[in-house]
Amino acid sequence: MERPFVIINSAMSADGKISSFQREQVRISGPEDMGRVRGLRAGSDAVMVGVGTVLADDPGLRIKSSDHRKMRKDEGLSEEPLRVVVDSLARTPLGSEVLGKGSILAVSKAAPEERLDLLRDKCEIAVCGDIRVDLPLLLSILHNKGVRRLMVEGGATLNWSLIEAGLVDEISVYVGAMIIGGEGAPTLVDGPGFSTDYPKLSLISADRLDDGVLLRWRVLR
Ligand SMILES: NC(=O)c1ccc[n+]([C@@H]2O[C@H](COP(=O)([O-])OP(=O)(O)OC[C@H]3O[C@@H](n4cnc5c(N)ncnc54)[C@H](O)[C@@H]3O)[C@@H](O)[C@H]2O)c1
Ligand SMILES: Nc1nc(=O)c(N)c(NC[C@H](O)[C@H](O)[C@H](O)COP(=O)(O)O)[nH]1
Repeated sequence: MERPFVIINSAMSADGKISSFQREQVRISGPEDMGRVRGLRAGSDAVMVGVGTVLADDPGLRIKSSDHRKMRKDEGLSEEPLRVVVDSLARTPLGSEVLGKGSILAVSKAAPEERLDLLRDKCEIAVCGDIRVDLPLLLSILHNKGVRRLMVEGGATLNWSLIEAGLVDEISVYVGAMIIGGEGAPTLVDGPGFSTDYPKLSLISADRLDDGVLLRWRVLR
């Protein structure tokens, strides 16, 4: 099955946390990194998050500047990248910023029909998988819709599933100048963890941005 090129983008504290132990959003990126994130988004065909991120951060995932809008037009891209939420049980609140034209809710067959009825006029619904969202299937559906470059903006559980399934090509992680702490606080990659065959990375670049470092890694196969 063909799939898009997949880039995980995330910001973590110096101690590897991406939010607090209360799972509340922490602004880790400074202005330079946020500008870079917006640029990466503007160059993508779709942006994906897990429902945990929707519930915690309520991201809008839209293009923010007229320069980026112009850039997309010049490159023949759609006005906005598609916004995709991985949400097996259709828990995305009806008032979420991510919903609206251009949003796709990827659910499983376990999603309650009443929730789908409520969400149907706010987004496109893609049913993939029996219990959890089947990520290889979802990526192949996105590829069929013309998505060639997919940016994943978290969170920890979705990052794990994508990496575990071998579906990630690149990881961009901004390491910010702060400590968050907390053994229960989400990290760049959570899930059960690997006990063998740890995925290996190759460093593409390391650059100072604001008071932190942007690390870009290629995922090796
Ligand atoms: N610092 C950053 O860059 C950054 C970015 C995004 C999110 N976050 C933080 O991450 C936290 C959210 O992460 P999270 O781990 O709770 O949630 P998540 O965003 O990773 O969503 C995970 C949820 O997606 C659903 N799902 C369905 N099918 C799945 C599959 N096959 N694999 C994985 N998930 C599947 C499940 O309901 C699962 O609980 C929040 O605290 C948020 O603030 C930080
Ligand atoms: N790059 C980044 N740096 C951070 O310090 C941080 N806390 C996030 N968290 C991910 C979160 O979901 C983002 O804040 C979305 O990037 C918001 O997207 P919108 O501005 O709403 O479009 N992301």
